[in-house]
Formats: sequence, structure tokens, C-alpha cells
Amino acid sequence: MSGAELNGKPITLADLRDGIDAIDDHIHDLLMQRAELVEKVGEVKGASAAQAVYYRPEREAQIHRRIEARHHGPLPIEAVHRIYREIISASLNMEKQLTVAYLGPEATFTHQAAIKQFGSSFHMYAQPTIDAVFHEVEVGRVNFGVAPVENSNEGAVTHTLDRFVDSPLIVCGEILLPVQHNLLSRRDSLSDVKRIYGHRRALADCHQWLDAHLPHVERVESESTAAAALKARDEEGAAAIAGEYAADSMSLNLLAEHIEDRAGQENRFLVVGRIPPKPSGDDKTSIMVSFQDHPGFLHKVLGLFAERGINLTRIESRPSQTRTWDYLFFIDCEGHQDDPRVAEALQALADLPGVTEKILGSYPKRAL
Ligand SMILES: C=C(O[C@@H]1C=C(C(=O)O)C=C[C@H]1O)C(=O)O
Repeated sequence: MSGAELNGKPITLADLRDGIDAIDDHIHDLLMQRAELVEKVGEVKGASAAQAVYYRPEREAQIHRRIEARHHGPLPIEAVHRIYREIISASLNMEKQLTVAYLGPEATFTHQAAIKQFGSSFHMYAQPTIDAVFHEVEVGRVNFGVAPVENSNEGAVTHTLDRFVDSPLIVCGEILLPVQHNLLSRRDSLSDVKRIYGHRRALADCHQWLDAHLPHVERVESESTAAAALKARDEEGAAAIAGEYAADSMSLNLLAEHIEDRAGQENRFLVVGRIPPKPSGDDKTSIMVSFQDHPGFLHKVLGLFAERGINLTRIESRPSQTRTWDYLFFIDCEGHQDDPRVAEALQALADLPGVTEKILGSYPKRAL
């Protein structure tokens, strides 16, 4: 068997490990040098503003995008993003300990999304409802909130949009998470599974797989993915449909991965807070618009964006609960509200007779 060679001599495992040790020393030194610079950034921020803004999502997005653009080599870019995510999270929390409320319980997809956005150095607090997530940020008990907004199976997503009607909070980020369903259990064989717990949406997303692999096993709806995972942990013969993160945090075995029937779905979450992010170079703006019904009005509203070449990424209508917000539309467009074209469209919209507009926020497009 021929192995790797250096100067005609075979490279031994010990040689390779020496090489890795030398690189680790180097990485460690560089990490400390980086942390020193971040500390200095903290000092500059503290000295130059009455209320220092430590967390800068637009800067973090730029860092991730820059690394992605130069990325090459054997590690997948997702792994590199995760490593940078943790470096930035630890650096930032050395400047200032920051806190996040998320729609719990622990190990939900929203929890996973919060960790994806903020890393594991933030203090995270699970909340029982979307309303509680907003409330914790509104009263200043935490710095940020994370709530699902699209295609989630953790609860009614429209609650998140409706909650903006009366809230002073703004959107300061979006998080996308691929939908990945797994079958988790304390046991390690499919044949041991006597009952499957899952959120209604998760059971529906996986029904073909379940019909094919476990056709005669009882399926039971749970309130959330996390509740299903708890059943799998505590009940003999139970399995749960849940994310990978639940497997780790509840020490369950992954009996089967990617059991969703349709690949490529993503859940979207919003970060809510009080401090508006600056332009990152690739941003989105979310607005809420209401107007009294009259023919062709929506067409006119959309035209204001089309005329200026601004792409709309989402439009959602909601029945209004008050008279002011007769017909309520949530619109996401590309660009930052400080971009002249976007600013102009938003102004033209606000100037239309009978329109009430609320800008929910501009924030970097997902960078990882
Ligand atoms: C260092 C800064 O503060 C924070 C930490 C960052 C980092 O570790 O690179 C990036 C953005 C901020 O969330 C900064 O604003 O540049």
C-alpha cells in the first residue's frame, strides 16, 4: 500500500498530527488577535455614542458574504459559515452580553433559527407564544426576538405579522432554515417504533415516507416539534418527527434522516428589535400597508415599485381587525429604505390618498 510521501519518505500519522498542531497554534493566535480588535471596536463604539450599538447585523452579513466569495478548499461553505458565526458570536458577547427571546420550547425550529443567526454565545430564553416573544423585547427584558413568519410548523405564522400592527418593534433580520424532518427515538431500530409523534404539519410533510416505511404504526399529533421530541424521550417505543437539533439536545437516535416528501422547502423567521440595521449592500425592506378598497388600488401600489425596478419578494394580505387597517398587506421588497429608489417608492406610496403605511424595517438578506 502506498501512502503520502514527503521528500521521498512516507508521511506518518505523527507527522500529520504535528502539522495540525502547528496550524492550531496559528489559528489560536489569530483568533486572539481578532478578539483584541473586536475589543477595540467595542471601546470606540462606547466612546463615540451615547448608546453604543454593539450588534451590527449588516457588518456580520458583509463578513459572511466576503468569506463566501473567497471560499475554496475542502470544507463545505456551510461549515465555514458556522465557524465564523461562532467566532463573531463569542467576540460580540465579549463586548456586551446580549439576549434573545424565541418561540419555544427549547429545540424548536425557531430555537435552531435563533442559534443560526446569533450563535451560541447569546443568552436565549424560550417563550410560550409569539406575543410573549414581542413583549419581552418591547419591555426591554431582552435585546432581540425571533419568531417564525413563513411556512413553519411551529404555530400560526400570521400571528407574527399581526403583532406588528401595534408594536413599536422593527424587523432587523431574516433567517432561513431548510425544512429537514428526521425520525428520532431512544431505540435504534425502526422495528421498535410503536407510535410516532409529530406536529400536524410535520406529519403531513412526511406522510408518503411514513406510509412506505411504517404504514401500520399509530401517528399522534403534537402541539410542537419539541413536544413530540419530549414524547420520544419519555415514552417507551415512541418516535418523533423533529429537527437534528432536538436529537442532540434530548440525546435521541436519528432513526432516519430527511424523511420529508418534498425536498428544498425552507422556513423563514424574523428577528425583531429596536435598532435599525444600516445598508449591507444586499438588503430587504418589509412594510405594512392599508387602504380602503377601491378597484385597481393594489395594482397602483405594486406599480410604484415596478416603475422603479424594485423587486417584490413577498406579498401577503390579512383581514384587518380595526378600521384604520381596512385592508392590510404585508409587502417585502428588495433594497434598503435608505436606497434612493426604495425611499422614493415608499414616499410615493405614503402619499397615495387613503393609504396608511408602516415601514417595519430594512435588514440584510440572509447571508448564511
Ligand atoms: C466588531 C464589531 O461588532 C460586532 C462583532 C463583529 C465581529 O466579530 O466581527 C461584527 C459586527 C458586530 O456585530 C463591529 O461592529 O465591527
